[in-house]
Amino acid sequence: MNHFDLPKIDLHCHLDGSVRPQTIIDLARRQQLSLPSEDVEQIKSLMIAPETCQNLDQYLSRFDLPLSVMQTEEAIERISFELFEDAALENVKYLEVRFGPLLHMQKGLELEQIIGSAVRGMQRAEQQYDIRGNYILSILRTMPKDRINDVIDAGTRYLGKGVVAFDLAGSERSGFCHEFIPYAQYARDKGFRVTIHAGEQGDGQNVHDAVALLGAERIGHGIHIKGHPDAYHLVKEQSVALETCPSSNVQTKAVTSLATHPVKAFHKDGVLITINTDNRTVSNTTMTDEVRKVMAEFGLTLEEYFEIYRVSVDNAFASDQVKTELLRHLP
Ligand SMILES: O=c1[nH]cnc2c1ncn2[C@H]1C[C@H](O)[C@@H](CO)O1
Ligand SMILES: [Zn+2]
Repeated sequence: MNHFDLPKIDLHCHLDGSVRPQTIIDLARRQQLSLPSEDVEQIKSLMIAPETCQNLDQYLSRFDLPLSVMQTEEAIERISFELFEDAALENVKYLEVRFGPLLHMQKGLELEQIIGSAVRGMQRAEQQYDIRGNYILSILRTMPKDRINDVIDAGTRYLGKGVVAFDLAGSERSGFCHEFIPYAQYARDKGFRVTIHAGEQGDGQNVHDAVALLGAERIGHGIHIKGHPDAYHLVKEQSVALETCPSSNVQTKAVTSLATHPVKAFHKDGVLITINTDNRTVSNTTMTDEVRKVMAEFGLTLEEYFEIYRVSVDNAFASDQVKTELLRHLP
């Protein structure tokens, strides 16, 4: 089967984890920043999370290098454009990219400039390629909370014009949702859709809480609903879609191996699952690779692949018009 040619949808992809290594080198030169190496293979190896990662926190240490060059409008616009370009060139038809605007303020950019630059890069790619997209604004759970509502306010200007949703990302502690109830409420009141990273490093209860307390319509990863009947049933009953990211889940030890990933079992049991990259560079992957790996490991038929594609369309935070366009790719 030619996985490259299949139409694909990626609903869970981080901007700062998907930067081309060569772009890091170019931008560092332009910004007169010194890098540990100017060799593209060296930079690549510094960005890819090693197979020997012990956990999610170690995986997250790979973002410092890309973030160091993502502190200007030009850099953010370029990286956004290139991510959409890379995805379009492997037949990704719709891509939702997320990033943490607060991580891009090291050199004085304002939140609106940061969000605007990402959106402009996406729109430039949409004009050039057969791809559509939207942005999700992520808040890092470990950061001070005093600027969360500022991110939501700045993003509100772009709602429906390139920005669609609110997310919580970063290191995952048990019970984290309780601290974020007013912020998720504020985002929902403003018109943001909600997806939350949960049940990746933490437990199934976090997934339950993300849905019940934060109003999550989708869950980033959600692996650990396995073994947590309450969370499992809630996700199933409320048709919450899981954004699974198989390669990333192996790297962060959310699963011990791809073979033990519950994605197929979930799908067979009627839990809504989607297949996504998480981080194209840090996880050294593409949508083609993720689809190929999952189909090969679990012997999925083309029909089953298109069932998953349809779940992605149904649960995308896209307009009805875009969803109609995406459904035209079904056989
Ligand atoms: O898989 C992930 N889980 C939790 N947080 C993540 C993951 N991948 C990336 N992040 C964090 C690190 C990035 O700097 C941030 C915003 O994209 O989101
Ligand atoms: Zn993620």
